[in-house]
Amino acid sequence: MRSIYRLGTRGSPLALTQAHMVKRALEAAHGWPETMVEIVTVKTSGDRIQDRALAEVGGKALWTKELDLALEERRIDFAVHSMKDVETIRPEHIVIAAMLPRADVRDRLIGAESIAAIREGGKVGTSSPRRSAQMLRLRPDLEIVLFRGNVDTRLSRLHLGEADATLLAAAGLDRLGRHEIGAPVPVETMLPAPAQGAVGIEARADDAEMLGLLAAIDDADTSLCVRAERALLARLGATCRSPVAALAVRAEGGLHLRAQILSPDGRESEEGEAVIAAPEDAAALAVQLLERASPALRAEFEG
Ligand SMILES: NCc1[nH]cc(CCC(=O)O)c1CC(=O)O
Repeated sequence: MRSIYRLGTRGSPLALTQAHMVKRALEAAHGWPETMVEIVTVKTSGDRIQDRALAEVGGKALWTKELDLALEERRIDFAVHSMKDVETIRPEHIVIAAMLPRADVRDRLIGAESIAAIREGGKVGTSSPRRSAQMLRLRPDLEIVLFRGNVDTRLSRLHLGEADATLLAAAGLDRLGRHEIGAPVPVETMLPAPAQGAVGIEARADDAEMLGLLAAIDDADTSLCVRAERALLARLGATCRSPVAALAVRAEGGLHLRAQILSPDGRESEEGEAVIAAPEDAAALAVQLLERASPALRAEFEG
């Protein structure tokens, strides 16, 4: 038992909100006073780069590298992440110890009532290869413009007319209290990113005490579903530039998993679904999609 547990997080408003959710969950589970968990913010390379697509500058490790190092150097005891931003291959000494109950997994469309309602030839602001490929598949007439930054930045860019619409994860908007913003896009129309809506907590693999404390706040269904989506992503050999969508939900017999891979321009797409008994079985659906994909689409992943 330590006298204080240090929670590492990025400093963005969403990251801090999620960190406080985890802090409160631990306090409730263990009857801790507010002083027991100290929130330590760590600046990541991703936070410093605002003008280019993440895909261009080196991918998801941008969000985790500094927190991984803080864990390793014992400056923090555990780290809180949006699971969507955590790469599938993690350092050996770090384990995903728990996940909070998943929030709304959908994207919300801001600037138009629905995808069909965006004006002919309109602009959609996003920096997500998945959202841009899915959008172009549904509406080849649209133009994608690079959009990054927090919710308020994006909204002001919409108001300035830089785009007609943008897409953001419902989970992030809701956690920031922006329940009124945007129209939810059904998952049947746009399958979300693997792990969207899930908050995960990582700790050192050798820190048995911390792992035990975190296990108490793990939502088993969320962990199972997100592990399946990540297993699919890992088997695809996808990078953060690869347009991939996946969603697992609990179903009779295990998990119902849906997945989609696309070419960046949205012209090619393979979709599939499977009922699987365990998260590792998700890899089989990845193999199926790759086998059905054209050589060009397959090369997006194995290249
Ligand atoms: N890539 C950034 C990111 N990582 C997690 C979320 C939202 C929260 C979540 O999906 O859990 C967002 C913003 C967005 O995609 O709108």
